[in-house]
Amino acid sequence: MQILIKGARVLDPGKIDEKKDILIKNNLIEAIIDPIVDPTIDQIADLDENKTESGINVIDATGMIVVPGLIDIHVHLREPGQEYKENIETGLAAAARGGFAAVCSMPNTIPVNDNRQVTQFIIHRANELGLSKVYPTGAITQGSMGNTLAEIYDMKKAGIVAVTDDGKPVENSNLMRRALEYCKGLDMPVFVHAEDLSIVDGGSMNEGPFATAWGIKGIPNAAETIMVVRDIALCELTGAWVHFCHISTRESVEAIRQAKKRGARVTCETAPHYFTLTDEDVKDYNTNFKMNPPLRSEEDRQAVIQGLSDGTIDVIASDHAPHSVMEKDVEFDMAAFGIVGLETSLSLSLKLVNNGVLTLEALVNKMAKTPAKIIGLNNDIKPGNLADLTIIDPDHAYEIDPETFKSKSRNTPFSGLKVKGSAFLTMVNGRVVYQRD
Ligand SMILES: NC(=O)N[C@@H](CC(=O)O)C(=O)O
Ligand SMILES: [Zn+2]
Ligand SMILES: [Zn+2]
Repeated sequence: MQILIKGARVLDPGKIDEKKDILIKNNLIEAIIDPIVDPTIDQIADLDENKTESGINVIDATGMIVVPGLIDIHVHLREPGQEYKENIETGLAAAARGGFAAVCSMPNTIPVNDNRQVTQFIIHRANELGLSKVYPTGAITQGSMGNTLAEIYDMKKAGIVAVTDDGKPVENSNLMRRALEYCKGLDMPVFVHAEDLSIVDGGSMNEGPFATAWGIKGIPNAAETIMVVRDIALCELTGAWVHFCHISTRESVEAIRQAKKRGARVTCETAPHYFTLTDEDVKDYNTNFKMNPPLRSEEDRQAVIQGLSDGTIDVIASDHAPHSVMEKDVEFDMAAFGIVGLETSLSLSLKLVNNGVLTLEALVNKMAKTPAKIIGLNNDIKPGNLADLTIIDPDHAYEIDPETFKSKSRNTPFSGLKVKGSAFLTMVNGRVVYQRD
């Protein structure tokens, strides 16, 4: 079977930005060709030297943009252990619908992915499903308890692409130093969940006038920034690769900007909610506005946007954190931290393009190309590469409706929001894993 994607703008930043047709054969990009005006089977068949395959499936992508398959490097799939929130199948279906050809799964499952058996299970299950791809991350410490290093080398051999104790910080600086030194030797990034738990002290939203007004205990910016600054210091001490997860404060953005200027090996991500919402939106005590780190002030939101536009923030990742009504339909301070994001991330991020903050090239870099580099992949659109592609419909205007989610969970603060632009089709290894109805 061959597939011809016809009539689209093909955009791979720095490589190609032209109206081209793409021919896909088996699981590979076979050819990128000048648009075929009249796609008769004969013309296309000429490209197929062996002429063994007969059927050609033509996808009309007129008015759309084909980009390298998007990759979300921060996703909680919840399997094993919390399948009532999400499982690998529903999480990957949500990824595919969101335009993501691949995701990195976070290790805070039950049991924690701190050994090769769990890693192998996740990879095996994902392969069995044949939806979007999974590149697991493994824990830094056993059980992500912060005491003893996990079997990092073993997990790397089994397929992890990074380590993280996401959900928790590594509180012990010396242990973090050893983890960084170890991972430097493996040439693997360490994903940092930057949070000083002692200063969080049970808070559940951003510390500031709104938390005070509404009687919710606050979490100061410093809870994040203290650990960002510590881990920049450890990064510069060890020369290891530190990647900061879900950056939310202006001070973190500035610290990372300065570290990069000094040549430190740091990268970072933010999530769509940090450039879309603020702590003021927590009004009504709606627990779908509760996540970790919390929504910050308008000044922080602006600093995150500035960081995205000047390149300080390398990646947009959703931090897809599904929770059921059991964890969310409770008092604000009792509710779990986290929101789903796979099925809203692209539309919310395209808003940055629609309002001129980012070029489309920059967005594709932050959602496809840089994520690929971080996890050691090459997703260039070129003949011979695996056909992992996302077709973006930039004009699709719609209202976000959690009832349409493929995810098992509905904990989004974006219900009812009107957005423009979404994934029209997601292709993985030459197979269509999602196509909009
Ligand atoms: N972001 C969140 O609010 N929650 C995440 C944990 C995490 O990403 O730190 C979760 O696993 O639910
Ligand atoms: Zn985290
Ligand atoms: Zn997370």
